Amino acid sequence: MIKLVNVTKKYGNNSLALENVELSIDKGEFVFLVGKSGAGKSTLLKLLTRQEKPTEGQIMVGGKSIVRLSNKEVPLYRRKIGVVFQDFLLLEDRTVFENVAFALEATGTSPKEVKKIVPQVLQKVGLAKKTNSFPNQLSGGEQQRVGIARAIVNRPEIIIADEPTGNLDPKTSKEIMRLLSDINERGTTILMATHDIEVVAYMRKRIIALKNGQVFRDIDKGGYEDADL
Ligand SMILES: Nc1ncnc2c1ncn2[C@@H]1O[C@H](COP(=O)(O)OP(=O)(O)OP(=O)(O)O)[C@@H](O)[C@H]1O
Repeated sequence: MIKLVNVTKKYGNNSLALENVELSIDKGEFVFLVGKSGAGKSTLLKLLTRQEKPTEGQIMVGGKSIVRLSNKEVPLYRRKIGVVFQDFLLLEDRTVFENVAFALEATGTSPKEVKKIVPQVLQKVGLAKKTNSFPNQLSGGEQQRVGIARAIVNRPEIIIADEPTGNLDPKTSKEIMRLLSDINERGTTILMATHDIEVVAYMRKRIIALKNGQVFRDIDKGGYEDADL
């Protein structure tokens, strides 16, 4: 599903964010991306969303190279990917329904379909009762559920989550992880960058650890003690 071959990313001339990264993630996997601040996690995620291009190397997603996509091809490629952020990034002046609807409208879904699909997705993330609330009327966990609803509403093949529990307390984090886990079990590949040792420990999923821009551990299901988070 995702394959990086010899990927190097330099910002400008001096800043080496990733160096000769090789990794392969199968369809349906749940993978944690860990590593100290500056290790290169966000850079790797940005390469996958095509916010950045590698300086060297090849990136394949679903069997196709994304390195040479033209600017015109990027929006269609991005429909494969749902993104979840640490600080939710909701539209504050729109309701929960409208926040999720917006993502569907952006892919050209008809108003009739939007009316049908949004309530189904809100039900799935446990927010059916908050349809008409505004983000500032929701708890952090509820806001992240909206973020997840928005990420899955176009049925992406991959979810990229950048510190999705970073602003949540441990109990709420656990609920959000359960939701992501359910989504993963229905077939969506998930790549999640995190510093949250507790989450990584109890989820027992594959862990890819970056250090100074290189993959230095790739651990199957658990074993976080070695991950150097
Ligand atoms: N736009 C940029 N311009 C120049 N250097 C950058 C840029 N973005 C990141 N870097 C550098 O690349 C390296 C990797 O940064 P990156 O943000 O990928 O790390 P990270 O593991 O995501 O860190 P954090 O956990 O703090 O988010 C760092 O040395 C950083 O300073």
